[in-house]
Amino acid sequence: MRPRVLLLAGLEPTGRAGLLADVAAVRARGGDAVAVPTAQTAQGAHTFAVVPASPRMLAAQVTAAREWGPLHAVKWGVVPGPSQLATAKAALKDSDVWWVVDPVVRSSRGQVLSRLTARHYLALAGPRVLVTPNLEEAAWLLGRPALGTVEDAQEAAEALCQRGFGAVLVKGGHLPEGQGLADVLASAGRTVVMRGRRLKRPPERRGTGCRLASALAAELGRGTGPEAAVRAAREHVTGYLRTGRD
Ligand SMILES: Cc1ncc(CO)c(N)n1
Repeated sequence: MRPRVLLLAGLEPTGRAGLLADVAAVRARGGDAVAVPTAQTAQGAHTFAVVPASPRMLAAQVTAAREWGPLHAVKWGVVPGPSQLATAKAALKDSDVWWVVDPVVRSSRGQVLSRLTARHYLALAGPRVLVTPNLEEAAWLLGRPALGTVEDAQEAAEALCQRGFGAVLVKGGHLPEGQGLADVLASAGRTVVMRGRRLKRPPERRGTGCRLASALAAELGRGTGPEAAVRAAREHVTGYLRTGRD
């Protein structure tokens, strides 16, 4: 089965991050991508700009894609503001597939990509929604101080589960040296700590969060359960970090 995955994400023309990285990851996992840009972005060494997509076009693109066949999963990347969020939600309101929500508000270099608040993301919670915050985003979603240990990550993942997400993956890629590396997956009544090794990466290999969430959506769309889907998506990202290819 080829999962058909809707990607709602910002377009970054070089494909290091954002929509083009998402498309590459979904295709590499054997899925078909439906790529709807929520914003145009320019992210260079000295240049940065974001222009949100027109909500009407966003709704039309999602609706048109659904007219040609079912979606098996949805990945939410950058959503620049409340109007794009409300429009995309409305265009998907009768869809019951898994949503993977990557609550990315800043680029890895710290530039602001979205005006959404933690409250907006918490309002996306549901039993078939898997949210993938990094440590900083998890603390932000919960209104807590910075998370610095695997135990903090575990506690945050469980607290976000309590807020109504079907599953929560807190990505520990930025845990301090000496903490080891671990991602934590919490879902109904079960928390799994997935340890990993720190990989050296050339600076141009960005978009790991985008690729993880998109590979995860492809796996969930194929019917894989959350834990196996997360393991497959982590392998995808490891391969990307090692080789620079999806
Ligand atoms: C469009 C886009 N999405 C996500 C990220 C996060 O890396 C980024 N820098 N740009």
